Amino acid sequence: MTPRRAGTTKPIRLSRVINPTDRAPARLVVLASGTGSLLRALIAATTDAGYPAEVVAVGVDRTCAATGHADAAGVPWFTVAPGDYARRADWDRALTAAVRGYHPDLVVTAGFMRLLGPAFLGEYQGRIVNSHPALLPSFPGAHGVADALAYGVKITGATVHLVDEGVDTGPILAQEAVPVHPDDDEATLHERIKVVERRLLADVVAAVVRHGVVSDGRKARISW
Ligand SMILES: Nc1nc2c(c(=O)[nH]1)N[C@@H](CN(C=O)c1ccc(C(=O)N[C@@H](CCC(=O)O)C(=O)O)cc1)CN2
Ligand SMILES: NCC(=O)N[C@@H]1O[C@H](COP(=O)([O-])[O-])[C@@H](O)[C@H]1O
Repeated sequence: MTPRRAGTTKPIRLSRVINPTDRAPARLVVLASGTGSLLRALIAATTDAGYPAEVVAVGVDRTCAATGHADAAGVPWFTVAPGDYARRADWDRALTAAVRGYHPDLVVTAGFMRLLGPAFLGEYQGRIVNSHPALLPSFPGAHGVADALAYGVKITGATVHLVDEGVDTGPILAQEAVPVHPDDDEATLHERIKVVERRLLADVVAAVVRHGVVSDGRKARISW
């Protein structure tokens, strides 16, 4: 049965890509590469009464401050660094195996600066949520804030999306606009975006866990 939205002629073929998690709390593995303020905010959100998920592990690809937030919260962490592997595919498989060991319901990439490969996507695609500091499809990639600033946009924002094999091309779950101020530099603009990301990511993760996601592969929506 493919639900037909009012006003459309072509049925949208939706398939449920994430079911509401019947295991409470849902198990989150968070991947990070940097200062980890999104991780810290997500960990804080999980301590709120009724939040439907917990961070069971943090994975990093390099030495970074994110592991300090994991330690402070008593969350185990692990490092899988590309430089420790002869081939990218070996790293991809090693990261997949490390994450598998924590049996996640959902993987969250929060400032994780590596592209997940076929092995990881083969196991977790549809259950990987990423936060990006721009309004996709504008300004994808590792430098979204700098690129938006250089372009001269007046409005940018944050995007939370499912991760696929492309670079920030996965189905979008939520977005929120953030104004660019005339005197902004990359750091001031990025921090203004991160304030939004820290809330939006936690809210979207909770909604995905509670309600699941349906998608036709290009579009996704949380099935409230
Ligand atoms: N398969 C995917 N993996 C990841 C995605 C994605 O959309 N598809 N999103 C990223 C996070 N991200 C943007 O939100 C992102 C991070 C890094 C890069 C990138 O080009 N990385 C380079 C190396 C960068 C570096 O560490 O020097 C690379 O991996 O070769 C693009 C987008 C999480 N993973
Ligand atoms: N394309 C990936 C990317 O740019 N991710 C971005 O890294 C920052 C991590 O902040 P944090 O280290 O303070 O959590 C966040 O703004 C996140 O969107």
